Amino acid sequence: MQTIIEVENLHKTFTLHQQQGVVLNVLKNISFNVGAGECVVLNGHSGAGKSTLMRTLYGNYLPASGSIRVLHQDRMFEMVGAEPRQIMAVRRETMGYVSQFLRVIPRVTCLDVVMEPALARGWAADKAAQRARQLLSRLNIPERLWSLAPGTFSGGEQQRVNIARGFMVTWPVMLLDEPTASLDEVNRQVVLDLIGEAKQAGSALIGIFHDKAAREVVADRYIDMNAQESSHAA
Ligand SMILES: Nc1ncnc2c1ncn2[C@@H]1O[C@H](COP(=O)(O)OP(=O)(O)OP(=O)(O)O)[C@@H](O)[C@H]1O
Repeated sequence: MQTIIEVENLHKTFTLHQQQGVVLNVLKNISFNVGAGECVVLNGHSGAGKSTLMRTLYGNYLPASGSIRVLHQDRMFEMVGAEPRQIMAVRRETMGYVSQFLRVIPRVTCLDVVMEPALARGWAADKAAQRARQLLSRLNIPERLWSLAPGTFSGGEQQRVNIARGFMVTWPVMLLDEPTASLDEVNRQVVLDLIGEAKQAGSALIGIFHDKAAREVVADRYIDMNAQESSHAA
């Protein structure tokens, strides 16, 4: 199995400047690899650092030390310390992030929101529209909503638009932050099917799933984040 992402000795601290400079050691010495077609699930209690790890992998947080290397443009690319434009290229071509929340952009239609990751990669508009329609149908977003901006959609509709967008293209690495949270049974199953298809297509998936049944369907392996117990230092 080809390794798609390699994480080595990752440390992340938060310094609370407004609170006597308390330092939270949230990620300590995290190391793991994920291969093509594999889904690794982050396990750990609330506050163990799961979301922090996801945000660090996506380049939102700079770790104190360690390495995050992803297979990008046929070579292992070091994300830690990379320039913002390189991180943007990784996000466009290599690493997708699906959370339960849609970042709504005023006046951009639902169909355009979903198509955007494919257009950014140079897909023809008709091919992108076809895939977007198929995903929106599978996720039970009524066709009458497709030409409207999702700002006024219900929470569940926005979540499903975000999932359609996330699964629009095959990402070499996919970060899934509670993608099935608060979905009904039918749509939850659609998301589990989409995750299965991404694995089949060779994506390396890293996920957070509070839903135990979903976790058990998708996980090939677990990473125990409880060993991470936050320590505090003044
Ligand atoms: N931006 C931040 N600044 C300071 N501390 C933070 C920040 N983000 C997270 N933390 C702290 O890091 C720890 C881990 O938080 P994180 O959100 O990663 O946990 P989690 O495992 O995802 O929890 P949950 O399952 O509740 O979502 C918590 O103690 C939290 O207070």
